[in-house]
Amino acid sequence: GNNNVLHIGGIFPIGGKGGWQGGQACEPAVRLALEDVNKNNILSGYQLKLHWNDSECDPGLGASVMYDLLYNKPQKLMLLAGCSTVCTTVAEAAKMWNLVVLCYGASSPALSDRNRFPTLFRTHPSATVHSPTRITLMKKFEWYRIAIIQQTEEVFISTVEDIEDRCKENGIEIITRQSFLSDPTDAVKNLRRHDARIIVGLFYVVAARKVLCEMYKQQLYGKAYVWFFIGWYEDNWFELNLDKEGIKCTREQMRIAAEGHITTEALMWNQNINQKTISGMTSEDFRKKLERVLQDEGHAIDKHLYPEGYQEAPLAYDAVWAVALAFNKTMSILEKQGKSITSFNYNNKEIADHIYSAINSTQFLGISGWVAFSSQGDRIALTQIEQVIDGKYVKLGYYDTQFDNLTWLGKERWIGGKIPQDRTVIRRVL
Ligand SMILES: CC1(C)CO[C@@H](CC(=O)O)CN1
Repeated sequence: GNNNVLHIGGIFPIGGKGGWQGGQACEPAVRLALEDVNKNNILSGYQLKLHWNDSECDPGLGASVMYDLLYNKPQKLMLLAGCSTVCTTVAEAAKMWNLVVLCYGASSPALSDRNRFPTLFRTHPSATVHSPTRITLMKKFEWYRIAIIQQTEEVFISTVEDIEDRCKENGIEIITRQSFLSDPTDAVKNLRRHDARIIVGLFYVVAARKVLCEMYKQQLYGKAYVWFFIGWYEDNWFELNLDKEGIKCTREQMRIAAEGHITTEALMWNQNINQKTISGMTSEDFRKKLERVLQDEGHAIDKHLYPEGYQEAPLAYDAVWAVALAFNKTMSILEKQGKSITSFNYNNKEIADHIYSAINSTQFLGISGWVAFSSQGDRIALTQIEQVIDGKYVKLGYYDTQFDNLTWLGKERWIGGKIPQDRTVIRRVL
C-alpha cells in the first residue's frame, strides 16, 4: 500500500510566451484546494497528492510532461491540464491509459467531442457558452440581420460555426462573415460594404485593439451600430498598449469607438459573494486567500497586474474538489465490492469507468458557482452581459443557458437614445 495517498498528475501553463500562461494563478489555486480537501478529510482517510510540471501552453511540451508523469512512479489516477492546445493533445492520448482528464483552462469548442475525447471533463466553459446569450439579446432587441468578423484562430472558427447553427435555428440572417489573420482593414471595409449594423467580433485582445481603431477610421461605430465583443479582456483594454502595438488611434479615439459596445463572458466567480460554498469559503474569502498566496510568491496584485489565470483560478480550485468528491464516491462503491481505488492501473478499465461515471454525476457549489458537467464533459455555466457606458463596463444582466433564463437589469444605454436597428430603414414619405 502507499500509506493512504491518492496521486494525481497536473500540467500547468506557467512559462513560455504563446497562448495562455494561466498556470501562474491556477497552480497556486490547486494547492489551496488540495490543502482544503485534505484538511476536510474529503477522501475519508486518504490524502490527495499532486505531481505536476509546466507545459508553457505548448502541446509538445505538455505531452512530454504527461509521459514523465505516467512513466514515473507513483501511479496517477487522473490528470489536470490547462490551455486548449495542451488539453487537446493530453485528452486525446489519456484514453490509452484509461485516465480521466479534467481541464480547468480550455475554452475551445472542439473539445466538446466524446468520440475524440471520451474521458475529458472541463470546469472551464466552452467558448460556445456565449452563443445562446448573444442570440437571446438579438431576439430581445429584434436584431435579425447580423454580421460576424473574426480572427482566423481555431477557437474562433469553431465558435462561429456554432453561432451560424444557432442563428439558423432562430431565423437570424448572417449577412456576411469576415475573417482576418492579423490586419482587419479589409474585413472592416467589407462590413461597411454590406451595411452591417449588428456585428459580432471574435478575436484575442491585441487584434481587438486593431479592429477598434479600424472601426474608428471607417466610422463603423456610434448610434447606428452595435458591436458584441468578448468580455474577458482587461477592463480598460481599449486604452492599453496603443504605442507598443502600433495602434494608429489616440486613447480618445479608441474610447469613442468603444463607447456602447456589448460584451458576453462566462462567469468564473460565484456572483453571490457572501454565499458559503462547499469548502466553507465564499468567493470573496477565496479571492483574499489566493491574493495572499500570490503576493507571498512575488506576483504583483493590482488592477492591471493580476497574474495570468487569476480570473480562471476558481475553475482550477473547483477542479480539485470535483476530483476529490468523485474519488470519494468511487471508493465507497468499490469498497462494497471488496475492491480498492488504489488497485487502479493504466489498463484497469473497470475502475476507470467508475471514476468516469463518478465525475460525470458530480455536482456542487464551488467558488466558480454551481459546478456540473454536460454529457460531453462541458462545464455548465452562467454568462454575464456588460456594456461600455461613459468608458466603463456596466453590468446589464446574466443568462442561464440551461433554463433559457435572462436576468435583465435595464441599465443599457443607446448613444442615439433608442435601440439601434439591424438595417437601414427607408421611410416612405407619402
Ligand atoms: C477566458 C480564457 C482566457 C479563454 O482561453 C482559455 C485558455 C484556452 O482555451 O487555451 C483561458 N480562459
